Amino acid sequence: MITVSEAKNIIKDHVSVLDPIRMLLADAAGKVLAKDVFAPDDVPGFAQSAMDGYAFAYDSSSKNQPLNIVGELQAGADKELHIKNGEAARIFTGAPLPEGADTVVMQEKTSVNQFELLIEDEKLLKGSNVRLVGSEIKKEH
Ligand SMILES: Nc1nc2c(c(=O)[nH]1)N[C@H]1C(S)=C(S)[C@@H](COP(=O)(O)OP(=O)(O)OC[C@H]3O[C@@H](n4cnc5c(N)ncnc54)[C@H](O)[C@@H]3O)O[C@H]1N2
Ligand code: MOO
Repeated sequence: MITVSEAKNIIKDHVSVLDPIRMLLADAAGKVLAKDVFAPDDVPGFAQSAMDGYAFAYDSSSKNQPLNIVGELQAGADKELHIKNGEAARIFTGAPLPEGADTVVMQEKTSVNQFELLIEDEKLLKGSNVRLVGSEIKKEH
């Protein structure tokens, strides 16, 4: 009986790495990449909301304390908005996260009274519902 690492070493000693070859993607099934593939740009190119809801700074909120809704960001918005402690912004899926915010709560898990937002999501973590720059596809840096 030999150990797994001994077996791995025997395999390693009996195979050699092939030289890389160029081929069409359509013919590459079953092959292994010679090196990592990177995109020309990060996707998404900016931090954006993955949900319709409200963006805010996680550390500035306490669960039972209402936040002031100070603005709105729709997908495609280029409006500069800065969220301060105790504030939140209405946000829609794909819209850029406002400056100062790091978390989005889904609208289903809130209640809103005029411009006051109450978060009703016990399981919400810092960074929830946010797609960070390059989180889907990464640019080579
Ligand atoms: N609070 C929540 N936010 C989000 C949820 C959720 O459950 N709660 N789900 C997320 C998921 S999952 C997805 S996916 C997205 C969906 O939002 P989208 O804005 O991407 O999609 P829609 O609201 O359906 O809007 C699509 C829009 O496009 C129109 N349409 C459809 N086909 C065409 C076409 N060929 N040409 C032009 N326009 C087209 C369609 O009529 C709609 O108006 O939400 C997350 N957020
Ligand atoms: O409904 Mo959506 O699950 O991201 O496509």
